[in-house]
Amino acid sequence: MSGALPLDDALRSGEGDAPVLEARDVTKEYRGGDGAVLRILDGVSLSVRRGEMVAIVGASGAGKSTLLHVLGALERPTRGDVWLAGRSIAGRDDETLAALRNHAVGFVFQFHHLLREFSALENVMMPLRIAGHTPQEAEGRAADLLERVGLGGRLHHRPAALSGGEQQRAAVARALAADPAVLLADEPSGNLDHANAERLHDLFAALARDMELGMVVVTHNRSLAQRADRALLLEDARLVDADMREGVA
Ligand SMILES: Nc1ncnc2c1ncn2[C@@H]1O[C@H](COP(=O)(O)OP(=O)(O)OP(=O)(O)O)[C@@H](O)[C@H]1O
Repeated sequence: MSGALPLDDALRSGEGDAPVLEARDVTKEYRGGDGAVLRILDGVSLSVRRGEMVAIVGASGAGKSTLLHVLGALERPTRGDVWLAGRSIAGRDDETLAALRNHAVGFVFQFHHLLREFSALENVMMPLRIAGHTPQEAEGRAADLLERVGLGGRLHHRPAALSGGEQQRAAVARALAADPAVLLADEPSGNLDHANAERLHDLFAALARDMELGMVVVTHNRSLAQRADRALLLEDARLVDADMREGVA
């Protein structure tokens, strides 16, 4: 399925110290309704290694989601480049970009976007079936992933029969189905109560470490940002180190 765009061997096997995600001098501009250019990102560079969780914080409207979309090749930068799992996205056609994205990146959003008429297991199996795995392979891997996120006892529940925290953890399992090198999350705990948010944050920290994912998490949640290896503040279209100590920022 992904034969056209295999990950670099060293990256797949976790060898070497190469970053799994890099933004190189990325600028992103939109044209406003009046024709004026809005520069949302201005020469942003970022490098994320396997096993590393990076938090992005910043005011509403600062461009955090835009940055995440560019990092995950959902949007193209106006200038600069993004490297995903050892591949530059520059000059790729839409189809190749989609293949790279499907192969290398898992996304988690604030709302789970699970399909409500399917069970947790079927939701996680879906990307695997689309990627060409047999039903047996897909079911085995999906069950393992749901077990990994603490939902081994909820495989056959539909989303409506899961708590908000469980729904979000099922969405994490689905994001991991294609065995991505990079996990990107946009306000993943923004819709959860404190206890479920903390459980999700524990899971993220464990996944980054155990599955050697390069992780970027956009969050307003101080506890999640503090748990990251690095927190960066997006301000005035640039990334700067954020000080997430209590009472600061
Ligand atoms: N497709 C687009 N066309 C024009 N402007 C856009 C587009 N997408 C985003 N913007 C603008 O870019 C700016 C940054 O938006 P973005 O959603 O990235 O911010 P954010 O930091 O994620 O905000 P929030 O924390 O509220 O989710 C906003 O002013 C938004 O209106």
